Amino acid sequence: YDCIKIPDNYEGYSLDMFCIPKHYENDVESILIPKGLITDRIERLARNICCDVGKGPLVGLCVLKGGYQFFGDLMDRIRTINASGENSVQMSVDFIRLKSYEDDHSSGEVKIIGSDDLSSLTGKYFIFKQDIVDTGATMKKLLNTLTKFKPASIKVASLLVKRTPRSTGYRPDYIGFEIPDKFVVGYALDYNEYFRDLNHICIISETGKKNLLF
Ligand SMILES: Oc1ncnc2c1N=NC2
Repeated sequence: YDCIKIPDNYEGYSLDMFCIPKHYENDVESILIPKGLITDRIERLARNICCDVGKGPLVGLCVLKGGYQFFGDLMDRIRTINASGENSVQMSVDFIRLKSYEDDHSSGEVKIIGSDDLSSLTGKYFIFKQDIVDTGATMKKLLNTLTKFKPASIKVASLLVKRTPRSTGYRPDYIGFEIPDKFVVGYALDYNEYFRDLNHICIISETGKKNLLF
C-alpha cells in the first residue's frame, strides 16, 4: 500500500486555522496533520488491514506510550468494520513498553516489559501499532525479539514514518503518513511527556523546545 507523503517544504497550517490548547500556543510552530485528517486516514488503514488479515484471530499490540491514541482509534475502526462486514475477525489486545538494554551494544534486541505473556503470540496474527518510525532501529530490534515467539504473522502499522537519512530503511506494512525529518508532537506523540494532550500533529516551536526541556 502507498501512503500520504508530506513534502519537506510543506509548512503546515497556521495555528489560527484550528483549535490549539492555550497552554501550548507558544510551543507549537504549525499544524502538520489536523486530527480530522488523521481520523479519515486511519479509517482507510483499518480497511486495508481487515482485507489482509483474513480470518484472524488478530492480536493488536500497542507500543506505549506514544501509540495509545493511534492504537485506540485504529482498533475502534477495525471493530466497526467487524461489526458490519460479512467476514469478521476476533481481536484481542496487549500493551507493551520497550526498554533498550543499558549496554546498548546488545544483541540487537529490546527488552519488552508489561505484556501479559508473549508466548501467547505463538501462531497468532498480529498487528503492531507504532506511533512513529524514525530511524526504524527500535522496530527492527523489536521484530527480532518477537519472531522468537513464532507468531503466525507480524505486521506493523505506523501512523507516521519519518523521511530521514538516519533511517535503517525499515518500512512498516501500513503507514499513515510519511513526514519530513522534523520533530513532531501531539496525538500522543510527546516531547518530554508534553503534548500528549494535543489533538493535532504539530511541529514543535524553538520556544517549545527551550521551555519544555528536561
Ligand atoms: O518527531 C518525533 N516526535 C516524537 N517522538 C519521536 C519523534 N521521532 N522519534 C521519536
